[in-house]
Amino acid sequence: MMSTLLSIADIRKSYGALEVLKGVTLDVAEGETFAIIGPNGAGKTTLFRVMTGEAPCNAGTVRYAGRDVTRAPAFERVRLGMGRTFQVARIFPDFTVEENVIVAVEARRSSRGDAAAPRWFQTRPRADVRAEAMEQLERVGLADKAASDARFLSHGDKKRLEFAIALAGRPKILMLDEPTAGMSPADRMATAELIRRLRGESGLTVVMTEHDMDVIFGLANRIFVMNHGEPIACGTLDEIRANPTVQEVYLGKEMYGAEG
Ligand SMILES: Nc1ncnc2c1ncn2[C@@H]1O[C@H](COP(=O)(O)OP(=O)(O)OP(=O)(O)O)[C@@H](O)[C@H]1O
Repeated sequence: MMSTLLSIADIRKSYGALEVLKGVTLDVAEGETFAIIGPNGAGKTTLFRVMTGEAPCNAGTVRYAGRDVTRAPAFERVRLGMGRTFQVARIFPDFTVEENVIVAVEARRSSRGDAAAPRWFQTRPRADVRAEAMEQLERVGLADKAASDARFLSHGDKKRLEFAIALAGRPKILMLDEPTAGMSPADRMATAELIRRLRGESGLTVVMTEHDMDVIFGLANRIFVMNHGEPIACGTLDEIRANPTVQEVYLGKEMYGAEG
């Protein structure tokens, strides 16, 4: 049996009088791709931010790799192996593609107390740091654009760069918040393909929120459905499709239309 890598129990979160998460519990097993879906406003992004440490919860616990990280800040969770991408890519637009990844490699090395961390008097990255950055760019298919300024990349390529930056942290788990948001259908499929390949290469665990059902159905091992801050179903693709409560929530929506 696969072991649990990330688990949350009875998470509650309110913004003022608005209760956005009303007791959410879930477990993510090592190596699986776990998708969180639900209608607009269901609380997916809020749940995601509680898992990554960007938003504190009012009650409940978050456990990652056997530790209670409920009160650990986001940078600490990154240090423990949680990689992350955002709905709008967070990159340094005026740096080159390669420099963006070099910064991430150096950040990982210094945060883990690696002897090869950069010193203040170094103005150029070390050769091994550059080599590592190029390796990540090759993995995501951006090596040929290493010298371009990041701001000139297409939307799909910015997402690739964000993946390279996240991978530079050598994560055990990749947390992807709507990885195909705002993309053309071609970029969406390319991004889904990239996620499939990356997880296959390194056995990465993936947790994602996503609106595109084709992307989810093509990637997820298990799907967690929420509505109004509460879980309504969790299971395999077939189980979710056959679930009457899920059908009710998605009645007439894209969930079935996307599959024809
Ligand atoms: N920082 C905040 N302050 C106040 N209310 C918030 C905040 N963030 C989210 N909300 C509210 O919490 C509810 C859930 O929002 P959330 O973004 O988590 O839903 P979602 O399922 O991710 O939605 P979408 O699919 O539209 O991205 C919404 O009613 C939203 O308005």
